[in-house]
Amino acid sequence: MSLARAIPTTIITGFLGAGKTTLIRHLMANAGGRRIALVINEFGDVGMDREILSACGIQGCGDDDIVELANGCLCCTVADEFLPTMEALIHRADPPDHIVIETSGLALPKPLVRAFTWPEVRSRVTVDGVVAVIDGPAVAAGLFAEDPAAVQALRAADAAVDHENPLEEVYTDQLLCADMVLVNKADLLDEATLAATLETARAGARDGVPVLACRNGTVDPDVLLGLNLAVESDLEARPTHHDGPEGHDHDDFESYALPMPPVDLGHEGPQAVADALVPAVRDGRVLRIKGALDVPGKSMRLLVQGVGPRVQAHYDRPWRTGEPRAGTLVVIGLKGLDAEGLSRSLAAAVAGGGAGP
Ligand SMILES: Nc1nc2c(ncn2[C@@H]2O[C@H](COP(=O)(O)OP(=O)(O)OP(=O)(O)O)[C@@H](O)[C@H]2O)c(=O)[nH]1
Repeated sequence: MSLARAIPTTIITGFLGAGKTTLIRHLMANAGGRRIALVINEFGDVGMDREILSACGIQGCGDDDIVELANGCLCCTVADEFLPTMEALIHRADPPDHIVIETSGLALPKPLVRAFTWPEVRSRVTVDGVVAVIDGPAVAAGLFAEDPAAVQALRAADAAVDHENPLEEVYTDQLLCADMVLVNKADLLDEATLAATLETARAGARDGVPVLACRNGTVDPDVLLGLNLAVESDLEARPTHHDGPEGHDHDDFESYALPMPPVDLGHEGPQAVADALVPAVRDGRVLRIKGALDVPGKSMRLLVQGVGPRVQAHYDRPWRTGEPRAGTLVVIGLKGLDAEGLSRSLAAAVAGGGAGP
C-alpha cells in the first residue's frame, strides 16, 4: 500500500471571462519552485486557454504540465475524462506538488469536488480549496442578478421554474462552493462601486469566506494555495441548485467556432480590429468571444479576447510551421443567438480591420 501524501488540488471556478486564465498565468509566473500541473476545461469544442498559457513562455507552463479537457464540461464528464486525467497525474514518475484545475466558466464546482471522493483517486488527491474568480464589472452591472418581475412572470406560467436568469444560476453555485472569492477587474471599478461589489459578493458567499479585490489575478500564490481544507469532506456545507448524482445540462448556452477572413489592419494597431468587433458583440446574448486572427504579412497571430462588450487584441505568438493561418473566433452565448448574422458581422469587421466594415 502506498503511503504517498495526497496531492493538494485547487479548483479555480468563475464565470466566462472573469479572469481565471489570467490568474493562473500569474500563479505560474510566481510559483516559487512549486511544480504545478494544470488541468484546463473549456466550454465548446475549440479550447484556447491551453494555447494562451503555453504561449506565455513562463516556465512551468510547458506542454507536459497542462492537460486540456476540451470536450464538454468537466463537471459533467467526471468519469470519462476527469478521473483518468487525475490518475495519470498521480501515477507519474515525478508527480506534481500541486494540481490546479481551471473549470469552464459554465461548470458547477460541486460535482467536480464530489469526484475527489471516488475510490480511484480518494487518498491520492485532496481539494485544497475552491477559488471563485468574479468579474467585478459584470456583477456591478447586474449581469447575474435576478429580475424579480421576470421571475414572477415565469413562475406564473410554470410553477417549476426556479430561475429566470441562467447566468445567475451558474454564478450563485460557483460562489456558494467557494472557499475564497476574488473580485477581479478592480481596475475597471471606481472605489464606491468596488466596495459595493465586494459587499454583493460577500452576501452571496458562505459565511466567513474571504472576499478579496484584485486586478489581473495578481494574488500571492501563498494566499491562493495551501488552504488545506479537504473540501471533499465538507460537501454538505455547500448548497447548489443542482444537487444529485447527475450533471447539469447546458441548454441555456451555445458555443460556435466561426471561421474568420484575414485582417487588413492598414496602418492601424491591433486594438483597431478589437474596436471594430465591439458593435457585433454588443448583442446581449454574446457572453464571451476569443480566438486568433491572421494578419497577412505578420509572423504572429492576433489573439482576440472579449468579455461582454469589452474586446482586446494583441499578438501572442508566431504561427507555427505547418499550422494553417486560419482565423477563428469562438463565441459563447445564450441560446437563441443569431450565429449566422453574428458570423457575418464579425467577418465584416475583421476584413475591414482598422478601416472598419
Ligand atoms: N481590465 C482588466 N481586464 C482583465 C483583468 N483580468 C482579466 N482581464 C481580461 O479579461 C479577459 C478574460 O480573461 P481570462 O483570464 O481569459 O478569463 P477566463 O475566466 O479564463 O475566461 P474563460 O476561460 O473564457 O471563462 C482577457 O481579455 C483578460 O485580459 C483585470 O483585472 N482587469
